[in-house]
Amino acid sequence: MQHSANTIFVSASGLVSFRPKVRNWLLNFAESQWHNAQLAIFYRENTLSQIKTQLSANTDNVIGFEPDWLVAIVDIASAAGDAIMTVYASDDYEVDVKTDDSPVTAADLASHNVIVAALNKLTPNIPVMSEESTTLAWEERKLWQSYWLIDPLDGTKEFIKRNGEFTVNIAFIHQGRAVAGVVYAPVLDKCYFGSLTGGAWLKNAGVEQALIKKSFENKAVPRVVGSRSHISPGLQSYLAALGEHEMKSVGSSLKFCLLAEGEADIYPRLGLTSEWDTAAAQAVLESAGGKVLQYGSEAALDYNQKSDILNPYFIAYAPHWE
Ligand SMILES: Nc1ncnc2c1ncn2[C@@H]1O[C@H](COP(=O)(O)O)[C@@H](OP(=O)(O)O)[C@H]1O
Ligand SMILES: [Mg+2]
Repeated sequence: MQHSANTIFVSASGLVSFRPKVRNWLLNFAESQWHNAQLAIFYRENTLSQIKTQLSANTDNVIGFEPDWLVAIVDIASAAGDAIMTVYASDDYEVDVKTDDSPVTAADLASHNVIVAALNKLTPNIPVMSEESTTLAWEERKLWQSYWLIDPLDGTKEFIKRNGEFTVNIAFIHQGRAVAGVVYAPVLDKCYFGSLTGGAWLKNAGVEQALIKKSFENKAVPRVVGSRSHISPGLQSYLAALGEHEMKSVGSSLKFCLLAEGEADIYPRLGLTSEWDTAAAQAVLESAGGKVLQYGSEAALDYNQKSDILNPYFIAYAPHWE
């Protein structure tokens, strides 16, 4: 830890590793000494209130996630994106239909293979659950404290339509919460990543920026995002109750990322999704200060709490949305 005139520098892992008493002293000291004091996490800045929110969201401040893994999963998502783009460029692939009627291509499977091999190498003792792996018994996975939850190609319909709105999703789940994740859109060259104790970032065409709530504007009319290819049955009545709004249709988990980036305000999903569709992007959005709540409840969307893999309906809110 170092300090200068108006900033304390402390690494994310350093902050988490302090005992609660010391950590609280540090936060109180920063707040009492300097108006708008900031703690710099690594080389990027988060506001003090953002750090406090993240810490209080993790009551024991143990998220089971090593900070070094964030860089590793960004690299893994990038390699998976390359595997997808090889299939995309060939423009000659078969589209199979899975038992649940959803499409799957060689790109989904190529991405799955790249990610599973790399995660097994990174963390040999942490299980991996993938949309493309055979179903794992609930009796086994309910015992997991931590695991990787991946959707190797989210937005397969968008991949087939060639509109670029598909993503590679890798999430780390700890005790039922999505605590870290990466969402990579290879055609758009955008990579969103974050962890609850570190913050969230966007790498856009190689240029990295922190996703910080204070830099976002509140718009007079709420900007809503919804699925491009799947109809949510209750969405129309939700939108009618919301009143005047702008609506934008976007494929895949990119909808959450637009909220994290400050480009949209609300994502109501009053239709079905599976846990791998949401985990990585929820981690990014919540790391940026946003939230994803089960519809009609104040409870966050959670993971691995029941035998079926379907999410309840939910509403995601941008960090700046009150
Ligand atoms: N009826 C349904 N049941 C379960 N998941 C569904 C579904 N309809 C859509 N989805 C999920 O929604 C994802 C696409 O999100 P969106 O509609 O927001 O673009 C799909 O991801 P995949 O493309 O990975 O299969 C699919 O898993
Ligand atoms: Mg998906």
